[in-house]
Amino acid sequence: MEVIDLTDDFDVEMQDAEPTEPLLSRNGNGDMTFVSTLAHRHPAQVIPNKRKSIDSEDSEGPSDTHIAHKADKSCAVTPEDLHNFKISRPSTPSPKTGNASGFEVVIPSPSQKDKGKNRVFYPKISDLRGIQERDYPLKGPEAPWIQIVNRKIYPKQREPVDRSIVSFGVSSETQSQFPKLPSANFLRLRLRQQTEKIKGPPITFDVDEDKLSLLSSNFGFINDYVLLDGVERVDEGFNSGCNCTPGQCSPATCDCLFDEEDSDEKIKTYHSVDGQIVLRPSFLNRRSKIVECCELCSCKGKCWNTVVQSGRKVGVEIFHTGDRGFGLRSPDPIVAGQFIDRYLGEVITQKEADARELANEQGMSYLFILDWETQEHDGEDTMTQSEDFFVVDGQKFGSPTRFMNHSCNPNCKIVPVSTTHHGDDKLYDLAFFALRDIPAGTELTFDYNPNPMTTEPPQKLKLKLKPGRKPKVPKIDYGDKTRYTGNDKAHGPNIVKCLCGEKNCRGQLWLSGRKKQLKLKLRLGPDPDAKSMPPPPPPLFPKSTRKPRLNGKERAT
Ligand SMILES: C[S@@+](CC[C@H](N)C(=O)[O-])C[C@H]1O[C@@H](n2cnc3c(N)ncnc32)[C@H](O)[C@@H]1O
Repeated sequence: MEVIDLTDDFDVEMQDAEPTEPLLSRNGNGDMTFVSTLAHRHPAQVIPNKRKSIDSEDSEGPSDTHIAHKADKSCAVTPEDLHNFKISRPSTPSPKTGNASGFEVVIPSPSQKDKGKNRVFYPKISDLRGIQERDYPLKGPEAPWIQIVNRKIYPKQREPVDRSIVSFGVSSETQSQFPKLPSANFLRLRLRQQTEKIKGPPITFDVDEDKLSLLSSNFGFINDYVLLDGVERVDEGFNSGCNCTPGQCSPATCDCLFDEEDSDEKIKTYHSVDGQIVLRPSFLNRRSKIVECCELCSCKGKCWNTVVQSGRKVGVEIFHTGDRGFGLRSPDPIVAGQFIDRYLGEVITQKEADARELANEQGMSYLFILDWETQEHDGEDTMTQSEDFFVVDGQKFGSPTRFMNHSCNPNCKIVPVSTTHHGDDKLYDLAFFALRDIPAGTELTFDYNPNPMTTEPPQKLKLKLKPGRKPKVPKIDYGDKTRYTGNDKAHGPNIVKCLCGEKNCRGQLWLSGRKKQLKLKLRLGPDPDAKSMPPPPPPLFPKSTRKPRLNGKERAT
C-alpha cells in the first residue's frame, strides 16, 4: 500500500524528493481528480486505530469509502460527491507503508499554528506522492479541489458564519421539538404567572436578566405547606377552640391566649394601631407562641385574633443583594408589629431533612425545624422527643419569605403560630412580624440564631454517645429552637461567615452540621471557649401556663 502523507514530518522528509510517477488511475479523459485519489483507499486498507473519521459512519452524505466504492465500480464521481466526501484524519503521525496494493492518503493534523487560522493549507507537490502538478494544480483557480480538502481538514477555515441567518435545514415542525433557550421576557412571564396565583398583594422582582433563570427554574411559589411522606396533621378530634361569648373574644379573657406565669392574666398578643391589627411591642420582646382563633372557636375564626391566617397584606419584592444571594424587601412602609408572611415549604421528617442537608451541594440552607414544643418552656424538658420533629424545607417550594436573609440587627422576627390546628404541636406556622417600623424598600431580615448563648445544658437530656469518642466542641451553642438548621457548605466546614454588615455583627450565621455538634455539646457541658463570648442575655421565654386544650384526647406520640 502506498501512503500519501501530508503530515509535517513527512513534509520535512520528502520536500526535496522528485515527484514519482502517478500511481493513480485516470478518468476517461486521462485526468484524475484528487477525490478519486482518495477514493482509491480500500476500506480494508484502513490502518486500524490510527485514524479517526471526522464524521460518524451513519451521518448523512457519502464518505470517502462511499466514493471509493463508486470509483472502484467505475461510477461517475459527481460534484455532489465531491462536496460531500468525508476524510479520515490521523490521530498519530504517519503510518508505516505496507505491502498491499493501492495507496493511502494521510492528512496532517493541524498544528497549533494552523488551528483557528483562516488560512488555506497548500500541501507541497512532494507531499502528494504520485500526483503531477500539471495534472492537479495545487494553487490558483484551477485547484478548487484543494480548497474542498482543506475545508474538510480544517473546518475552522470556513468563512465566518452569521448564525442569525443560517438555516439548519430543519422543518419548523421539527424545530419546535427542540427546547429553546428561555428569553428574559419568557422567564419574567413565567414568574408573573406563578406569583399571580399567590394570595395577597403583588410579588415583584427587581432582578437582572442573568439571575432570572435562577429564580424561575429552581423555585416554585406555594400558598400553603406541602406535606410529604411521614408528615401528617393530628386527627381533627385533637383540635379545639375558645368558649368566649360568641363574637366577643377579648384580649383579656380569650381562651386561645396563654396565661402569664403564676397569674390568670393573659399574655396579650395583638392590638389595633390605626385600624390595623399588629403585635404589641410587649409581645415582640418575648419568646412565646401565638394561638389564633379558628372555626372551632365560638367566634368561628372571625374575630381580631386571626391575623396570620388572614394572609399577607404587604407587597413584597425579591431583589439580588450581590453578596448574600437574593433578598426580600417591601415597596410599602411596614409598621412595628405588622405581620409580613409565613415561612412555607415542603414539610418533611427529621430523617429526610438530615438526608437533604447532607446532599445539599448548593450551599444555601432553607431548612427550618418545627421544634418549638421541645423547648424547655414551662419548666418541662421535652428534648427527648428531639428526633421526632418535622422540618420545613423552603428550597424548592416556598413563600417570598424564603428569600429573607439573616441580620445580627434584624428588623423582623419569626413567631410560632397555631392557626387552625390548635391540637397540633408538631405542625404549626412560622410567621414573620416587623420588630420596628420599616421604611419602604428596606431589606427585610431576621436573626437565624436569635439567642445563641442562652442554653444551659438540659440535665435530663438522654444522649447515647459511643464510649471513647472525642467529639469536637463547637464554638457556639444554640438556645433558640425556632431557627434554621443551617448547613452552609459554601463557607467551609465549620464557620458560615455573616455578611450582614451590622455594627453588632456576630461574624457567623451558624455552624455546619450543628445539630450533631449541639448534641455533643450538651453532653460535654458549657463550652470553655464561651468565656470569650459576651455573657448570655437573660432568658426571654415567658413561663406561660396556657396550653391549647385538647378535646379530651391525648396525642399519640
Ligand atoms: C433562607 S436563604 C436566604 C435567601 C438566599 N439569599 C437566596 O438567595 O435564596 C439562607 C441563605 O442565604 C445566605 N445568607 C443569608 N443571610 C446571610 C448573611 N447575613 N451573610 C451571609 N450569607 C447569608 C446563606 O447562604 C444562607 O444559607
